[in-house]
Amino acid sequence: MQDTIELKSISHHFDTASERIDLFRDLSCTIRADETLAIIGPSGTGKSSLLSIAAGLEIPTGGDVSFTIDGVQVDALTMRANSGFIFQQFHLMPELDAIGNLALPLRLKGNRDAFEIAALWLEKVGLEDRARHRPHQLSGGEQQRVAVARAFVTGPRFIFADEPTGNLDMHTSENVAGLMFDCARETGCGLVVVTHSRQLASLADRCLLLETGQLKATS
Ligand SMILES: Nc1ncnc2c1ncn2[C@@H]1O[C@H](COP(=O)(O)OP(=O)(O)OP(=O)(O)O)[C@@H](O)[C@H]1O
Repeated sequence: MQDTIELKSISHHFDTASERIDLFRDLSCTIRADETLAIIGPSGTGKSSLLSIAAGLEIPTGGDVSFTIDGVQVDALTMRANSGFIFQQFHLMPELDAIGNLALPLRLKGNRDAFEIAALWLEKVGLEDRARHRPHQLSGGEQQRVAVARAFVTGPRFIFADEPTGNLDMHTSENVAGLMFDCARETGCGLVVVTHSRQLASLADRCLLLETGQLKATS
């Protein structure tokens, strides 16, 4: 059964003390879990905000968002429980070692095999010999590999990645991006990635440009 996110004629704005920032108006898009999608666009156009809305983390100021999992419409909380997140700044827990970081989301879900599953994912991202290292003892690329594994470890339906290679050099970026897309395709998980990198975007099945408040197909 298809898992989907449907953005229906959404609009979004922020009110600041001096002005209203209008990000998008009447924007519609369907995102499926059987595809990888890149969203590109100039800085400040609202890519991160759109990602947060698609993930159910933020509510748009107008329009509707509907989430379907296993053919059943679910609320944003359920959607979030079925999602994994990858951020530019890694956001690993500094006091936990690599395997502890991977086991945490499983433990929070009450999984008794948390450390066994975490160990499998650590191996999958090539860091089995760094299990007992804490984030500050890992390179940026290694930290992001742990973060990629952490996003997938609970078996989510969708992964949302916001500039996942923004803090990495070109070689490490290619490496982490390849890993992220491989994991998404192997597990059949949807991947939505916001990026400034055309190289990263080219790995996606579909690429959309967010510009002047609208999503446009790229050639
Ligand atoms: N909580 C907020 N309150 C007020 N303004 C906000 C808030 N969050 C985002 N904005 C503004 O909305 C606009 C879009 O921000 P967003 O981070 O979504 O853009 P972006 O396309 O992801 O940018 P970048 O490519 O630079 O990361 C920016 O002008 C930002 O300052």
